[in-house]
Amino acid sequence: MASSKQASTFYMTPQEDARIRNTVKTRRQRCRNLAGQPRESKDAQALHSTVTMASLMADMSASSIEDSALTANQHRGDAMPAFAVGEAYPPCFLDLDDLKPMTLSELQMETHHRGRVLRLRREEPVVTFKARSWTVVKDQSTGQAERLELVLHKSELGDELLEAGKSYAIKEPYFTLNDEGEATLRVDHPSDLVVENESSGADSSLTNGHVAEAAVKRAIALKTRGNAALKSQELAEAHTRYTEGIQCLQDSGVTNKDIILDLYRNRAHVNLSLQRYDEAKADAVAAVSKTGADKYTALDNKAHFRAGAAAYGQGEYNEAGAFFETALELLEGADKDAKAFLRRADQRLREQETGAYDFSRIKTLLSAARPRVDAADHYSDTVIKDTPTAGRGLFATKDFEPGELILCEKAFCVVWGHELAAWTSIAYDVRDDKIRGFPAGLSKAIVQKLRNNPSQIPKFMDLYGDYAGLGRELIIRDGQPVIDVFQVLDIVARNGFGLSPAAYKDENVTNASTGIWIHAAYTNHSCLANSEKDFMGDMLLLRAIQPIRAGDEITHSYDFTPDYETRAASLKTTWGFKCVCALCVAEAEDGVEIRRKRQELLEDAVKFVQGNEAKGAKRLTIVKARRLVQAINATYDEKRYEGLPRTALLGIETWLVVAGKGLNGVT
Ligand SMILES: C[S@@+](CC[C@H](N)C(=O)[O-])C[C@H]1O[C@@H](n2cnc3c(N)ncnc32)[C@H](O)[C@@H]1O
Repeated sequence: MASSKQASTFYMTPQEDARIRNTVKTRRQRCRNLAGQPRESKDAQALHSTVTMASLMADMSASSIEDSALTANQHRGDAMPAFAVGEAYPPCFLDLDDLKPMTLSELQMETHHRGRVLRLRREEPVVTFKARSWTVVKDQSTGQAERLELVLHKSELGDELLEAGKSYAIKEPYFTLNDEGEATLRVDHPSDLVVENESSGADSSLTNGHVAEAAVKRAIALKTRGNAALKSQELAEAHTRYTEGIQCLQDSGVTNKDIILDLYRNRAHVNLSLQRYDEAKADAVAAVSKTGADKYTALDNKAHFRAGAAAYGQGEYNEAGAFFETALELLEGADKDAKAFLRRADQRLREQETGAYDFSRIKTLLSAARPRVDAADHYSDTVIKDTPTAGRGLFATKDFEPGELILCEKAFCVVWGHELAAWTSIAYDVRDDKIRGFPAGLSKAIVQKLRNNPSQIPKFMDLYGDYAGLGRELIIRDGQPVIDVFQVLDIVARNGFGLSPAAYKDENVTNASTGIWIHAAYTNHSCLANSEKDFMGDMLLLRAIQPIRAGDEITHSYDFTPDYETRAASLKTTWGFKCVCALCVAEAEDGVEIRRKRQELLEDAVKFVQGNEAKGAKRLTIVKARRLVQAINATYDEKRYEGLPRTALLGIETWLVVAGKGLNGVT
């Protein structure tokens, strides 16, 4: 991930660095030694005391960062959670019915129990931290208890996943050691944990007519409970009750009653509030009566409006416009909201097609409370194609002059430093033995967004990452999308960008603002980039800084560091490639000695610029600056650098231009 400079620098003492590596290595070695050994049964009472105490401590603590074996303390006192990456395993992609039940006593250490399922019950509180949550679960058949740890996830309805219910089915359970060396069931992929709500189901002793009657009665009661929950903003509870109502009617074969339309319409409303646009649209469409009878006119208007709002949330402005138009027609034009939204959808379509935005209006509407822009993406003058050496890249389909806007794109997902969702962790990658800052909060938000909007999975999972995971296919099992979380982490690492300069003041290394822009993510790096990115709210603006002709590849710079060694190392570590642009080739040919000399002179030039005011500078100071320019120039071979920028000169030359202006023509 590339970030704003100040936000990406984290400080770790050599001791902390060594402690994190050792903790992970020791755990991995112990896991290898224990692999395949039978699980040792645990004292349920002792587990109960531990989890109760831990949950009390977590509730009382001001910080949600767990003081675990891997937590890294920053020099400035900010604690950062840390975890190991690179030990990827695939999520289960079978339905529950295709898995064979097992018990806790069959668990083996350091084993993924492929093809098996554990059904367990939670009778204990959940201990919740930023990076993980854990609880104690019981096997009802044997009374045995075990620790269950979940890494990084919330439920699709916004609750902590472990708190979304009391009965879990754990698909293909993974039994391992945590960083403290305790044996635990560990869930990384949220679809591997299915929360099973107890449903009373249909009463089989009733005759068909009575079954339907009882189901309708129960559904009405569930709707009332859902409405009460909605009124008090308990969205997850409201969603659960409406879903139970729909399920109970479907199980009893009731399809033609008004109550089912009400339940779908109300659930569409809840889904809109939770930004679950896929289900919101499907619900709203299912809520349309399709009878044409007058008594449904107002309700059908509502359903169409909600379907339009969901399509708008998905960025499907044509479809949204069509829904709003129908909503308006149903009330013969007397619907102010539908009218306003129809206008908004039309404006979004114009932005999408022409790239004409009202930037000054957008700017005035932005604030820390509302940093996300209501605007469409415009990237129709670019296309994604294969490049000879850098995978896929972004290419121009028309000419651009310097300063011209190439594309505008709203973030697929962004977290701002001032939002709780923004937090950085330290990731120790066991594949290349490197420790990096990692936008864990962004990854968590992305997994949540993908679970809520499965239609977005293929385009996100098509982004570049080293780990292939499940690829870009959308797989639904037991009603949930299967998401390979390790694939998400890898994609975020290779495609995430910080919003530099830092967007809001209260931002530092532990909570840097970061995001993903899917189309712009295909833009490859060049140190001689022909475009530059800028941000307005969550919108990324890419502008030409060189003339670009139709068919040219568009590039921007991932790293502006002038020093060749530092830049090459950072491109390798953060992005995994060696840049072979003409500038890097020339600098590589210079050799170590010349590069070192130039770097020393550059540092002198930086000091000089910082220590001397350009405006009104004395003649002698200007002479000094010119000498520095000469010395830097002498490090550049005329022939090798023909047509290439001399980057070490940039600062001092700008200083000279400003100073020269004050000297009234003295050269
Ligand atoms: C944000 S993605 C860019 C799109 C990517 N090329 C793709 O195929 O999807 C970043 C990755 O692209 C590749 N890349 C970008 N610029 C490159 C360059 N100048 N040379 C080689 N690889 C590059 C690296 O693998 C890098 O991690």
